[in-house]
Amino acid sequence: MSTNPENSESEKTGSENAGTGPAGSGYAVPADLVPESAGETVAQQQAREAALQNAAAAEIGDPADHLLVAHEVKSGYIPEVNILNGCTLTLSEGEVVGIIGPNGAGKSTLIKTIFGLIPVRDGTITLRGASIANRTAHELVSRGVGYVPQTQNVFPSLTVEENLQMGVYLRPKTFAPRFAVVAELFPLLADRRRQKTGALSGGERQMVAMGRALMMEPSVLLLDEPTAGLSPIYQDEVFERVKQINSAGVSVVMVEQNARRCLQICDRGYVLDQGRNAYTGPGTELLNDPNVIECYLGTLAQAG
Ligand SMILES: Nc1ncnc2c1ncn2[C@@H]1O[C@H](COP(=O)(O)OP(=O)(O)OP(=O)(O)O)[C@@H](O)[C@H]1O
Repeated sequence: MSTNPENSESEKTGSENAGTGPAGSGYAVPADLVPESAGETVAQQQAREAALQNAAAAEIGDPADHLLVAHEVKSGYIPEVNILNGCTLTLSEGEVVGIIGPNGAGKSTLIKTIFGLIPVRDGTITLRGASIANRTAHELVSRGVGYVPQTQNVFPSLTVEENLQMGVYLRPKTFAPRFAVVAELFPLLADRRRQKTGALSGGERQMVAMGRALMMEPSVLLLDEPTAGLSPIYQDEVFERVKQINSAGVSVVMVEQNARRCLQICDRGYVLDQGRNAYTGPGTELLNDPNVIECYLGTLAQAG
């Protein structure tokens, strides 16, 4: 049984990924595939991409120095059509890393590829230096990677407690102690443990989904748009919970539509565009980068 109810199926400034073809490969980025940034010529865009690419290769160094590394990953759904065209992301112990970008940029695809739901066609994905590319979900969960899909992330006909039991189906005896830990983070889960999950609000269901993923005591939590469809109050709560989860020792990669809020809470952010890394850097720097603001944040960036 899969832990995924769908059962389916990132530095330092200007650094990490460049997102344009294998590092050092000399791969030429077609001009029409390079994300256009405000006020940049194509040559400037390519120079920025190349600088990011080189910085990414330099920063990654030994993949074993990072908790998670996705390097120059290519993947897609349809044969010979890549959605990811060479994405690179690193996650270090204790970090929250955000992935933002326009609709269809490949953000969810990157998370799904890391979690083995979409085959890696090129590039590498490593956890503490060991390859995890194309592994099954249960192998990844066993190795300490948790994943919360964007949709259909709970079993609505089961109670909250039963959903959380599903989270530890690989280690059922750990339910009680893990439930105690997860309920500390999400008191609601203890209060509603006998209630059918389908009767909960969208925000509450998101707490169940995150709680379920935490039951296996992951070291890495992959969150796909955890605030999608939630009211602003619940969005705030989700961001607060993510910070708490991180404070509790879990490193987090989150894809977010709410780009500004995401960059405010994450240590580093990755802007994806057309399946490539467009910008990377500390969240606060990206929030104040004029190109990022104009192309990806708009007026939201100045909203406070
Ligand atoms: N199951 C699928 N089969 C074929 N193409 C898909 C599938 N899922 C996504 N795609 C395509 O892959 C591209 C990237 O989708 P993805 O969901 O990764 O984007 P995203 O950056 O997460 O954007 P959004 O915020 O809109 O979800 C889109 O063009 C989308 O249509």
